[in-house]
Amino acid sequence: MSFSVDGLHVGYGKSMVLRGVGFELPPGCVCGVLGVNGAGKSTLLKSLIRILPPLSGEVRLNGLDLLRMPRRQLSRHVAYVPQSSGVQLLSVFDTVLLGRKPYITWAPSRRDLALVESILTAMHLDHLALRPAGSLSGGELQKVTIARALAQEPELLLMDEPTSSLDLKNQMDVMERISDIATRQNLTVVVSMHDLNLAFRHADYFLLLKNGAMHGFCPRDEVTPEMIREVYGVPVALERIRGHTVAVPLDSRRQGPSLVKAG
Ligand SMILES: Nc1ncnc2c1ncn2[C@@H]1O[C@H](COP(=O)(O)OP(=O)(O)OP(=O)(O)O)[C@@H](O)[C@H]1O
Repeated sequence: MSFSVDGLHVGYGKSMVLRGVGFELPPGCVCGVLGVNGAGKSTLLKSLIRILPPLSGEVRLNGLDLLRMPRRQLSRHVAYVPQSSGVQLLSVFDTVLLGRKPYITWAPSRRDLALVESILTAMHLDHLALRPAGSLSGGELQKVTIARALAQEPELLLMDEPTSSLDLKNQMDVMERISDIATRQNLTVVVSMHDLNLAFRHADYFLLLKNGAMHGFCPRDEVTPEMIREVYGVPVALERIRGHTVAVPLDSRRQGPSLVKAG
């Protein structure tokens, strides 16, 4: 059982953004999608949930064909956290309850309501439950959007820079919660990230995009300074600090590209 992508081509009109992306992830892991601005990270995530249907390729989750699955069924298997949410008129509670929509036929069940309550508590959002979501701060709203995705109880969670508006503590809290849910519930997470150190801390796999193609895909421990330099154009050293790999950008005028590999 796994999530696999094969020969994915994605574009906007005549402009091709991604060519031949392919990778495979085991269940219960977090995959960080990295690359410079405009590399195609959001485009990849949108294509996996068919907001932007791919031009060709295959996307399979535990043997199911995600590109041909009816939309209601798709939203029982896959949840998506966009980079920014639109206008929010509902309360926080009702916004998170929207995540149960793929399962609700007439009215929400007791289980639906209890699940939303428990997610709000776990995400430390319970004190905001009755507030209109539109009145929240950017970071609070980002957490509500993640809570709504978790309420979908997906097997695949796609997140587009989910911590961009969060402070340090909330970044750590949210990513630790996501990693923990991934492990405990066999959830596969594909998350676009700009923060290399957050990726080294929380992503089990790195998917590196460059010039419309996959530049690399490997477990975190196999990422090298050369790969980072090739993708971002910045020389870095990978250092181990208190058990974590940390990317330290180097002054390219003084340092050559042959750098320390994380031990
Ligand atoms: N609606 C669109 N129509 C045409 N081109 C688009 C559209 N959306 C994105 N693009 C282009 O596709 C390319 C990839 O964009 P995408 O948003 O996927 O990059 P990204 O890696 O997520 O960038 P960032 O890190 O800045 O969020 C860019 O060149 C962008 O200009």
